[in-house]
Amino acid sequence: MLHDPNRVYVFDTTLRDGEQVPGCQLTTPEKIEIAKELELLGVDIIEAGFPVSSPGDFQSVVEISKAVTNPTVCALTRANKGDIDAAVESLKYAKHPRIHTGIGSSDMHIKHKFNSTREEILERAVEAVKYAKKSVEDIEFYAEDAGRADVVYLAQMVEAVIAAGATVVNIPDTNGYCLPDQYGAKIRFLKENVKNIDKAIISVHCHNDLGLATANSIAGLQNGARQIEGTINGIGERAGNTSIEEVVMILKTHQVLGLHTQIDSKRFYELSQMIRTQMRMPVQPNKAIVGSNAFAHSSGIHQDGFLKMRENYEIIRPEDVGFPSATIVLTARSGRHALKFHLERLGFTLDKDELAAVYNKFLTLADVKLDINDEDLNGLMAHRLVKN
Ligand SMILES: CC(=O)SCCNC(=O)CCNC(=O)[C@H](O)C(C)(C)COP(=O)(O)OP(=O)(O)OC[C@H]1O[C@@H](n2cnc3c(N)ncnc32)[C@H](O)[C@@H]1OP(=O)(O)O
Ligand SMILES: CC(C)C(=O)C(=O)O
Repeated sequence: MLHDPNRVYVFDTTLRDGEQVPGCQLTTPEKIEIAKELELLGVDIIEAGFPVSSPGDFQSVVEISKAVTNPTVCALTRANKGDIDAAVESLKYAKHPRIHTGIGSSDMHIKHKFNSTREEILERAVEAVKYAKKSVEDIEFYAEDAGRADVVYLAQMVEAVIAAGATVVNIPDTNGYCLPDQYGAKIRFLKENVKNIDKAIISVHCHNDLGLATANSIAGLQNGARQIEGTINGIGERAGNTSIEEVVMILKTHQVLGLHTQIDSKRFYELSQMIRTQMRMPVQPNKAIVGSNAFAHSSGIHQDGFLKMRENYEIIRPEDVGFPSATIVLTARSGRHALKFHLERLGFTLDKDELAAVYNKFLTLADVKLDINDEDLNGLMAHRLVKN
């Protein structure tokens, strides 16, 4: 089915799972603006919303369908006709529409959410896929809470929905429960035991409740999944979803995995900033790839090593993710090499003794002032040394 077996499809759910986050709700024009940026980033699928949820969300899916050309536009539904009808209607302008329908697959959900049985839930899953397939060719099925589902039952469900017409089977770790080896083994089991699995793409949708969303997504890809679902900045329900920027940069950094996406990673930083601002959701400074400290070197030993050869302390080049530049931050944990670097940048050339003297004054100041800027450095140099 796939032309390139090593191609990983990127399914962005910033506008659906990300937008579920309290305080992150967006207007339709804001969603359109983000969808256009996602298209430029090169995502393969944009999950634009949950149309039955509200008139505003329905309209957003309609307008995003008109606004983008290349990506598939996907609408989420529960496994029922009303949700699917709303999704079909909202996707009528999409060049490449996809319906994402599904139902709980763990015994926990089957018993305590649906008060049902495995047999009945399997029937509802198949019915939903068949119903959606009457209107839209591309159907993704999600087996909610698959991370905690019995793998043999999950395999039956996956086989049945593929037979009913699902083109993508999503195996979500809805509660961020799995360890990477458990999740990888689950995907491997499906790959090896579902007899029609080659007729569909396996998708991974991992939550971050234990901080394992990215690790689990990679484990899924290593075991045969070829679509990864996530959001920019990792936003999403509770502790969030897999960060798309992390998965893409892992695949680029570890080429030995032999997997690739069509993402233009140079757009990550700008888009991350846009999502942060529009969705009113700060990015933690130490966030991998896009956090403000992701390329800030702040201790003397690291700064010295970085200045000698940046690869000593950088496995990703900031320009590869559109980050403005690496920085050498001067604090009381900095050493002479970092101080010299900044003084030379300001036009001061010092011999060893002069540098030692200025460094002592610098430390006294840095112990009381948390970070030292150019004005402070100029102050330290005033009346002491001749500028070049
Ligand atoms: C894993 C995910 O699905 S992630 C997506 C989660 N996103 C959202 O929930 C946001 C959009 N949701 C909404 O706007 C609303 O919850 C609606 C419109 C979908 C439903 O609202 P309501 O009809 O008031 O129902 P409410 O949300 O209180 O309860 C959910 C109902 O859907 C059922 N349900 C939940 N998931 C599914 C499913 N996949 N398939 C079929 N039914 C489902 C529940 O069992 C419950 O039904 P019940 O009333 O028979 O017990
Ligand atoms: C709708 C599904 C894919 C979901 O968000 C989840 O299971 O977390």
